[in-house]
Amino acid sequence: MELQLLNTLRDHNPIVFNIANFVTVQDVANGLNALGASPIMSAEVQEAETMVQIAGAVCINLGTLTTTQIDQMRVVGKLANQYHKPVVLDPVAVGAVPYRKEVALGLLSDFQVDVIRGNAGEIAALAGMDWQAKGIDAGSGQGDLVEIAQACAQQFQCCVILSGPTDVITDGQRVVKVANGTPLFQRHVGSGDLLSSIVAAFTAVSSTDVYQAAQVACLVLAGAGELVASQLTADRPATFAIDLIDRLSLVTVSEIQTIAKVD
Ligand SMILES: Nc1ncnc2c1ncn2[C@@H]1O[C@H](COP(=O)(O)OP(=O)(O)OP(=O)(O)O)[C@@H](O)[C@H]1O
Ligand SMILES: Cc1ncsc1CCO
Ligand SMILES: [Mg+2]
Repeated sequence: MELQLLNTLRDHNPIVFNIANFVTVQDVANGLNALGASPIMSAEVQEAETMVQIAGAVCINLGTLTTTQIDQMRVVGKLANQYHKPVVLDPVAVGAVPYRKEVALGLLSDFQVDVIRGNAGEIAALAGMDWQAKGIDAGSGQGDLVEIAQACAQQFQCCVILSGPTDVITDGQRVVKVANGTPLFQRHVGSGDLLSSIVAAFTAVSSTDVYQAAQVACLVLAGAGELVASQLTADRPATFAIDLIDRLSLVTVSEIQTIAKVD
């Protein structure tokens, strides 16, 4: 894996344009900033073209969608395709809310996305497979996570990250698994939103190889979280979230290489 992309990202400080949700917007902005990217959030369609032009990549998060925002998402996605800017989609809760799934499928037919990043419940729903998703969480289901991720990637002709205790990254054929992380990620709302935006940041510096960008993003975030957890003496979700921001700014390629569990 090309972990040197972390240094490339810090050298280039790419602008990442996020259509964020209002729950986790500041965590996402601070996480991107700490890592070495330059976040910008916008909810206004009038400025969509400028946003896409100045950005290195776009992350579209369905977390707190409204009818107005869906229109903005459609315009932004089409502009990103036109300007050849990578697009990451975070299909928050599409496994639990049929309306969201309908919206996500509509967007996926209106423009091409480069990466879909979701948990098992979300990716299974987009792939048309049975799964008991629970709100924004993965929920419980039965099935081969690799097959589910591959089916989703093939259906939408893009990379898919199915995140969880092990992140599964696939372009529809090839598969890489990242087993780093900590259960503390699940105790902090918005870990997934941050991952999706970090994926966008890496695609901004590796737009010709978004599959690599997706892998590096998963390993850097999960690795940073694992390093934080290894220093915490108790189950402290709030401390974890704060320390994660610090660690994203300090972590080095060699620290991550030392703990990487990739296959
Ligand atoms: N049990 C776990 N052990 C290790 N790492 C985990 C675990 N659960 C999640 N992660 C990590 O947490 C990050 C977010 O993935 P997750 O699948 O929880 O997203 P999500 O469900 O969309 O989260 P959110 O709704 O809070 O944004 C990923 O980096 C993933 O590797
Ligand atoms: C809790 C919550 N509700 C809508 S979005 C969100 C943050 C996780 O994506
Ligand atoms: Mg999520």
